[in-house]
Amino acid sequence: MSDDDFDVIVIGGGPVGENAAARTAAGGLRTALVEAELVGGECSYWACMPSKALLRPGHALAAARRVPGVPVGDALDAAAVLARRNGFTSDWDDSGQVEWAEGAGLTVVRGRGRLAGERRVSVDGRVLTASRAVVVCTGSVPRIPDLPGLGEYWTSREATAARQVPTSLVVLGGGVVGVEMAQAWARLGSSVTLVVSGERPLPKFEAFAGDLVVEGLREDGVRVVTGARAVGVSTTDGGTALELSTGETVSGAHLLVATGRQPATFDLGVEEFGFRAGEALPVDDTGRVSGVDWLYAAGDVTGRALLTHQGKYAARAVGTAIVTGAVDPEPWTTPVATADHTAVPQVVFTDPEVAFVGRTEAQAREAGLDVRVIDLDIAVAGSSLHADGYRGKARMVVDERKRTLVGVTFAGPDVAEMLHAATIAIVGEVTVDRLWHAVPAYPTISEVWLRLLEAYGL
Ligand SMILES: Cc1cc2nc3c(=O)[nH]c(=O)nc-3n(C[C@H](O)[C@H](O)[C@H](O)COP(=O)(O)OP(=O)(O)OC[C@H]3O[C@@H](n4cnc5c(N)ncnc54)[C@H](O)[C@@H]3O)c2cc1C
Ligand SMILES: NC(=O)c1ccc[n+]([C@@H]2O[C@H](COP(=O)([O-])OP(=O)(O)OC[C@H]3O[C@@H](n4cnc5c(N)ncnc54)[C@H](O)[C@@H]3O)[C@@H](O)[C@H]2O)c1
Repeated sequence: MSDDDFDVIVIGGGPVGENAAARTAAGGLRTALVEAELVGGECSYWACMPSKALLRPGHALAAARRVPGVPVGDALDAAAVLARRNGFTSDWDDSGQVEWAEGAGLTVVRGRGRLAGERRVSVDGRVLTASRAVVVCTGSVPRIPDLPGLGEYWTSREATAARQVPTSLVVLGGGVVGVEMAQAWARLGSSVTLVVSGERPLPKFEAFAGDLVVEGLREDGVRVVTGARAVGVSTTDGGTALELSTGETVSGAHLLVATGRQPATFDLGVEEFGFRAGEALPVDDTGRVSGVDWLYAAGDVTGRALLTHQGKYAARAVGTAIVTGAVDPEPWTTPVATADHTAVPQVVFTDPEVAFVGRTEAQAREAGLDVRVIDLDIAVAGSSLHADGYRGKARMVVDERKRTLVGVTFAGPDVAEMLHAATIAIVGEVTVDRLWHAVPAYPTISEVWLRLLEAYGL
């Protein structure tokens, strides 16, 4: 066996590729991890970690301000915040992650991988072979609209890695990246305008969540422009001007284009197997790519759930499926990412936070479920102690036939940690009658669970 022969080759060393590879290596398979940029991927260097590091100090300051008696300063120390962010990205140096990968038994191969025939991957001219499987975990890249005049702009990479606070910033797109980055930079002192094409940001969430986030952004001085599409861009002395469908022009020192992402299937050789560059690789629940029995994929590149935790879950399933050789395994077993269909949790790390799992009311009705929706303000002893003037809302979507939860949304300060209880209830198909016996500790924000069940009629 030569240095280029492996059992498994994983293309893409982001969080998902790392996990898939670690799983196959732990199962005794000789595994290569091919990475074109930094081992750790988008999440570690330009997404989850730096964005959360930029947001957290503003949340801590806002939380302190809501509790009289806590001494607080006037503003964040931006230099210290950016220095802490740099620490979380290891100054964009992946040697720690490479050390971890090698310690997990992986062979790290630097370079751009490309499918080069059956069970073969070329990496900058060198050809590797995989006796068992090739796993594509190449992630996603920003989707940039075709806007007349669009020249220099920020993507989430520049927005998370900026070395200085921009004096002003225009953010185009009201998805998760748009709202998180608008708040992070506003709280660090930038003058921010957020341009949203719909009625409110966060269109994939319950409407009340987007509305509460808008309130939070406006309190931080963000100008939120809704119902406006970008129609053109021009360069000004001090930066960039964005022309909107409403006739208005908004300008800032930088323009952040946050209009979504697309699967990184470019220059990957997928066409040879019947797929198109820029489109997601279709997979079954074990991660096997349709019609190619040795090819697997997981994470953003599959378009199933563009979230690190859910991609890592898919990676564990893929890794287990490859190691065990499972054929058509039962749902809810370890080689199968069954929860992707009904129980994907997500937190939007703005202040207020949005924590959502399962289906929104609209998605549940679209799926043909007979649902009942319970809405409540989060107003319990735990929330009033947590912060003066606590403002938050909760929604529980119940499948009336099974009397189980199919969706839960919390929006309010510090609701993220309440989400896992909802995920467990949905995955476990716990009935509301049994949930009644899961008593929330007093006085915590989780007491809202009791109020939701009371409002349901228990
Ligand atoms: C600003 C921002 C904030 C986010 N915050 C969160 C969050 O808080 N929580 C959360 O769950 N999710 C968050 N996400 C989403 C999260 O970053 C992604 O879901 C996650 O990174 C996907 O992991 P992945 O391994 O599939 O892809 P990636 O992290 O994109 O990694 C793919 C890797 O593959 C490499 N690669 C690509 N093509 C090749 C090739 N041909 N050869 C070799 N290597 C290749 C890339 O260099 C990269 O390292 C955020 C996203 C953004 C943009
Ligand atoms: N906290 C987190 O978990 C977190 C944080 C950031 C990103 N992410 C993930 O990363 C992925 C990418 O996030 P994103 O915010 O880039 O994408 P997104 O798809 O969530 O949002 C993009 C938004 O841009 C809007 N848009 C698209 N084209 C537009 C145009 N021409 N003009 C104006 N608006 C336009 C869309 O309507 C949409 O609301 C998401 O799936 C998200 O789940 C997760």
